[in-house]
Amino acid sequence: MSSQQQQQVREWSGINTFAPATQTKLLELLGKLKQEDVNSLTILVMGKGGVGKSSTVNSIIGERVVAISPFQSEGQRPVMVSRARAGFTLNIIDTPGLIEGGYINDTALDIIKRFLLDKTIDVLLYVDRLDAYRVDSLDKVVAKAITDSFGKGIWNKAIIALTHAQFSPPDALAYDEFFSKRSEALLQIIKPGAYLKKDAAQASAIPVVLIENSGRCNKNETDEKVLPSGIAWIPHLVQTITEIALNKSESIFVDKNLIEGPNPNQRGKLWIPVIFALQFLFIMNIEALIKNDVANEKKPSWETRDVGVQKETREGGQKNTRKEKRGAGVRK
Ligand SMILES: Nc1nc2c(ncn2[C@@H]2O[C@H](COP(=O)(O)OP(=O)(O)OP(=O)(O)O)[C@@H](O)[C@H]2O)c(=O)[nH]1
Repeated sequence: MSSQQQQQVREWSGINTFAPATQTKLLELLGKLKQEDVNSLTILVMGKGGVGKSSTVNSIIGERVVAISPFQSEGQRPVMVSRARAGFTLNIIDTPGLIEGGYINDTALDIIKRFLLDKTIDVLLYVDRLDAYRVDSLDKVVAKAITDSFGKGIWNKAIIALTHAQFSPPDALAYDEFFSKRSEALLQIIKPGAYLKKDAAQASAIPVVLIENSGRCNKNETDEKVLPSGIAWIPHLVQTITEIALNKSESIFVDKNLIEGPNPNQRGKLWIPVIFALQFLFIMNIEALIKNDVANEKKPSWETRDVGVQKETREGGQKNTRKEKRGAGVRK
């Protein structure tokens, strides 16, 4: 981001609305990023419609920066919200839901990709709800659309964020048990969509965090918003974002090739015809060399000798037969 753009970025004053304990933890995390020479971060928020993407953006920024609707919004466009604090800039990109009428909304996906041109994605926040009992093929399709757009590497930079985290599981099912079952089910369906092998360590490494965007979120004694587990979710989410941003994997730079070029996971396949052509030429060349070799082959002397002897024997034999025939005639 240029210094001119940075000057236009508004102060991240929403942090002041958080409980003092949360503010302290967030400023510590920003300090940690700056220590590692990370002065700005771009978080891409994606997921199906109505799962709480916009609400999550507002919760992180601490202001109502994007519109929220109880019904799936239509014709929505991506929005980037940027805020600066203590020399650090946070960019967070809210996107429209990726599913419409049971299918991937290709137009929305295309608009998102074009919006991201020349931007670098440091973290993907893949949002879904905690309070769902089953995963379906749509989850796989959404994961696949993300992978096909940005490449497999995006999952090294991903966090799965589950909203409605104050949800009470039915039938006295323990909260932790419900959470781990839901996370496992989602990871299992995301794996094929991300073209990861069943036992791929990459998928198990995708962290799953819980979020409660409701104004009625419980608070602890220091006024921090907490989950049923007692964890203050905003600092926990920002800490996970920091860990992902600082992990060894490269951030994803969205260039023209990524948007207009072939599926980034299929790029290697373009070489297949070239490799076939090279193999064909190689085989033709070897064949020609073998033929040449056979034609110019010098026979070893014993082979030539034997052939001569055989020839003589054969000719002698024929002569004899002729003589015999003639002789037989005389006798007659
Ligand atoms: N109780 C509760 N409600 C939530 C939470 N997150 C979102 N909601 C509600 O869910 C509805 C949809 O939220 P949005 O933030 O607009 O969802 P979205 O994913 O941005 O939706 P689209 O933009 O249509 O894709 C709204 O009524 C929110 O108030 C949450 O953590 N807890």
